Amino acid sequence: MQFDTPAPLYQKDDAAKLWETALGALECSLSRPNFRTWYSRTVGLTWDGRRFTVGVPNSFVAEYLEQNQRSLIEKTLLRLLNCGGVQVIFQVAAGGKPTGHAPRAEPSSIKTSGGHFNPRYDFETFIVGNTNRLAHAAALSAAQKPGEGYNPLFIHGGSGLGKTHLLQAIGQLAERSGKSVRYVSGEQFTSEFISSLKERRAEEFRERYRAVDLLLVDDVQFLAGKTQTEECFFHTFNELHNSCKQIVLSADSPPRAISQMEDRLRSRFEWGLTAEITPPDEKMRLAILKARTDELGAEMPPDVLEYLASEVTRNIRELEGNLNRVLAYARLLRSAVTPDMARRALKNIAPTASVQEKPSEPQLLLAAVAECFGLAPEDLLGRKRDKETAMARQVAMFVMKNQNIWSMAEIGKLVGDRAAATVSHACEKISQETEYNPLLKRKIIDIESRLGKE
Ligand SMILES: Nc1ncnc2c1ncn2[C@@H]1O[C@H](COP(=O)(O)OP(=O)(O)OP(=O)(O)O)[C@@H](O)[C@H]1O
Repeated sequence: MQFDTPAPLYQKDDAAKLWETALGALECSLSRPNFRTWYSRTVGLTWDGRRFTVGVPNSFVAEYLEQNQRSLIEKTLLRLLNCGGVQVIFQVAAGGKPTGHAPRAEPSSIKTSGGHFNPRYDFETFIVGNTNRLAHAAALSAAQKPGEGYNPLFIHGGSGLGKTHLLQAIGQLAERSGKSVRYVSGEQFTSEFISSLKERRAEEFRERYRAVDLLLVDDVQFLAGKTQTEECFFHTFNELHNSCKQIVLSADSPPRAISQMEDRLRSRFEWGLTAEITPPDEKMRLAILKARTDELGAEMPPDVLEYLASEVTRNIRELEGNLNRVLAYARLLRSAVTPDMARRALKNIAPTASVQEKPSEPQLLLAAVAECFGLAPEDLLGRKRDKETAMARQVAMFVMKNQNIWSMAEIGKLVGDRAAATVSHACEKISQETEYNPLLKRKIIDIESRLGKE
């Protein structure tokens, strides 16, 4: 008997589209922080029928994905590609284009953004509606006439509403007109600052930040409560502001609602214009879905778009995630897209989502932590006091506390019958250590992603 060889679902030049679809699926199997940290600035570069090249913003991300995510990515791509095997290659790419070499983790050139821009995040792809009109107009003005209008521009709003998109749109437009731009997240600013202190490169750090025409800091609330970093940012802010350089900041809440942020910073954040982005209305959700479908070169009947627009109302990232899932499902099954099929797609392709919402069993959690440290779960419950075991035990307590399910006393009981004070001390210690120890932080992100913690 002879079978027809199934036609490939993707052609060789479909790398960008394919990666977008894969991201939709990957997003379902990873925790949000994990997904955002490692995948948010990746692009599909090439697909030659055997090897798939993923563009990543820097060598640090390349190394992490290579060591920790390769197999998940290959499995995800295999499910989308109708082929015998796929080998994934990670390549450092600036602005979605391969650079051919891995740059230093911290580029010192002031012409480049600290993190590379996602080429999709520009003004052309940003849909404007009632809920983001002011933020959009102010962003455009900051990009076209940096330092001449509202300074700083402070954009705030809930998760997935377009703050990063707007900040990167400003950066890309300003860079195109020859301005030097630095775009960083609050987290990146903090870790660069700490490294510069450790490596005695404070002057280089200072230069890097103060010689730009535009400084864009995403998620600036991350600086709150980090006294030294706040102090450093305070001086950076003042120097740039005094030289009429444009500062644009984003956060999840307005300046005065950022708890633990120093008052002198909060008040400075309010000097210019504060613009809020609120969740999109239905008209806007439909416009975003339609634009995204066109961008992906896909077809989507209006009733399906309406269904998708009614499913998610407060987060555009989730809206796009659902669209990607439906498209992936349709491609896999080679089925026409109908509202019924879309309903099934959201149920079937995201089974992990409902699993993720369930609280993790303590045994599962202890097993995940133990595995990550190369130990047995019993080690965490026992009395061994060597450095590695003690650290793993404290991490287990910290992760348990983050689950918000158990009291300190209950955690103590679950982790080898220990006192609540021991748990409290462990949580504090790990919380402080993650600020200075990116490897430990990475481990915790991994553990939490395995447990499906949002
Ligand atoms: N107005 C818009 N038009 C088109 N796409 C949008 C719009 N707003 C958001 N998006 C898209 O939604 C997704 C999430 O946006 P973005 O990452 O900018 O959100 P955010 O507010 O920075 O979220 P978070 O606070 O979680 O970081 C992105 O893919 C972005 O392109």
